[in-house]
Amino acid sequence: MSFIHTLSKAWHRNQSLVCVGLDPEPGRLPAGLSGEEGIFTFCRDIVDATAGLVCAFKPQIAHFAAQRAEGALERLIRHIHDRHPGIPVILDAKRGDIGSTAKHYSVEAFGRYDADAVTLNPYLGKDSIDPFLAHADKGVILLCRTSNPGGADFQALDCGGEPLYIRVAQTIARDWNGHGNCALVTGATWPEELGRVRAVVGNMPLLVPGIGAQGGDVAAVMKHGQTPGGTGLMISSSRAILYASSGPDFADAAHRTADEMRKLINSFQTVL
Ligand SMILES: O=c1ccn([C@@H]2O[C@H](COP(=O)(O)O)[C@@H](O)[C@H]2O)c(=O)[nH]1
Repeated sequence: MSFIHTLSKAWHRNQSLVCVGLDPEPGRLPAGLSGEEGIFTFCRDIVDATAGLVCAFKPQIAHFAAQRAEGALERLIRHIHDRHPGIPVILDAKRGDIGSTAKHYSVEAFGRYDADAVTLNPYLGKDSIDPFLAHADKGVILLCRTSNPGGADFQALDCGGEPLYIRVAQTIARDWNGHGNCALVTGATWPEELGRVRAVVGNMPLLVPGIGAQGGDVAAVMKHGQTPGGTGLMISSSRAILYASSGPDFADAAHRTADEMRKLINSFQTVL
């Protein structure tokens, strides 16, 4: 089943637009968990505690690679596929390079890690994304209007009367989405810009990081981002869920926090 189809089923089955980000920080793991095994155990327990409440999981590759824990990431994704088969995995890698190298990055994401979707930087243009787009069943999620304070440095530059991020959204929706497998990253911290993107991409899924630790506003995201069917969003939160408790009850606390976020989001839904 394709990423977009799996995502759509998860939205409805779990009644959830929540995406849990898996960003293990070595200094924040609960007592007794450390090293590659600790990272795996921590993330696995978070996954098992929240799988019934989410539409996707989003492991961030740097958090594993920096700790030489790529093996834990491989095991974690395998665990999600085995135990929670209806929940798609988005590998947050933000790759972007010339085609001959991008081909290897596509093997990394879809072969080595068996991710259902990957985040990519569109800055090098379509030929840098083609090796990913060729996997019609996989999701290709392109940076458009990122959540960070410096996101506007380039993304808001005037580009023929429109900001660059709108040109990015238009080009991807019109020219890159032949297989219907594209999605965009639009930060929760810029809800009005998110609404401008929604207006040009129709029902294309949007990955929306920035709720929780970055202070994004759920009501504003829902107002500007949901589709007429009340979905279309993967609203992502990492630290606020992962570190809801630093004690042995971390998984229960993650469950509670993810469920609160799910219910809050759903309270602003027009339809589901
Ligand atoms: O624009 C972007 C793109 C990606 N991210 C990633 O999402 C999470 C956010 O973590 P929080 O703890 O919920 O703030 C992290 O992995 C980022 O690399 C983003 O924040 N903004």
